[in-house]
Amino acid sequence: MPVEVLEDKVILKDSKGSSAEVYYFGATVTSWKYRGKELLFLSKKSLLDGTKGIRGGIPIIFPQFAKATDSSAETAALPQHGLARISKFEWNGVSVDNESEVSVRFGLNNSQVPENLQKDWPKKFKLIFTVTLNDDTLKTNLSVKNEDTAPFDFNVLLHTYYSVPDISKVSVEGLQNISYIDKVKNFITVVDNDKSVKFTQETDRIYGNAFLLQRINLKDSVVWNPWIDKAKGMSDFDDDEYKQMICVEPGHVAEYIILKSEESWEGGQIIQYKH
Ligand SMILES: O=P(O)(O)OC[C@H]1O[C@H](O)[C@H](O)[C@@H](O)[C@@H]1O
Repeated sequence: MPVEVLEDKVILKDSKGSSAEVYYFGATVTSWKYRGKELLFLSKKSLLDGTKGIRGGIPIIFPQFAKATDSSAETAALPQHGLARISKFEWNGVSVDNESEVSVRFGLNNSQVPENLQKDWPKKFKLIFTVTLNDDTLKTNLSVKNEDTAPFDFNVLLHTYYSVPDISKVSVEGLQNISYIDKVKNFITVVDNDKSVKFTQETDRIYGNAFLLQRINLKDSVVWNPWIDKAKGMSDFDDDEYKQMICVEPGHVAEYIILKSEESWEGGQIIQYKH
C-alpha cells in the first residue's frame, strides 16, 4: 500500500523502500527516508500535537517570513513565519500512484485557519501542497490562489531541515559571489567569495537569487544553524542538536510576491539524494 492515511499524518511508501511522512498540521513533511536512511532532521523535542509549529522537517512558511520589518505591511500582525505552519491542512488525497512515483495533496483555505490568525491577515486564499516521492527524489510544491477581490502580498519559503551527522564537516556549495543579508550581523549585506559555506558559529543568512537546489519559482535561499546559545534558548530543540542539522530554505522572501485577485502562483523544490 503506497499511501497510509492515519489520524494525524500520511505516510508515503515507494516500491524500492523509500518513504515520507506528512502531518496535516502545517502540512509539514517530518520524515524523508531514502531506502530506510533518514535525510531530514526532526528535533526529538518537537511537539507534534498541533500546539506549536513542528521543529524540523519541512515547515511551510506563508504568507510572511520571519516578522514583517515594515509595520505597514499587510502581514505585519502575523506571528513569525506566518500562519501555514500552525494551521491544520485538509487531506486532498492521492493524485499520482504508479510504479515509480507517489504523490499526495493537502489543502488549506482561509476559513480553515485558526480564527485569531484569520483576523491578523484577513485575506481569502487557497493553498495546495503536493508531496511527491520517487525512490531518491522528494518534490514539494505549493500553489497559492488569491480568492479575494483585491491583490495581496506574500512571502513563501520551504523551511527545510536536513539531518547531518556532524555540522563541523558540512559545507553548502553554490553560493559563491552571491550577496546575502547577514541576520546575525545586524542585517548587513555581504558578498560571499568562498566556494562553500562552512559552520563554526550561529549562521542566519538570506541569499538573493541563489540556485542551490532544483527549485521552481523560489529565487532566494536562507541558510540557518542556531548554534550553541540560540539552541539553548529554544524549548523545542535539544541543546546539542545544532550539530545534527542544517537548514537550507528555498523561498521568495527578500521581497513580497504580489498576487492579483483570482490569480495563482506556484513554486517548489526538488531534492535528490546523491547515493
Ligand atoms: O524559531 P522559528 O520561528 O522556527 O525560526 C527559525 C529560524 O527560521 C529562519 O531560518 C530564520 O532565518 C531564523 O532567523 C529563525 O531563527
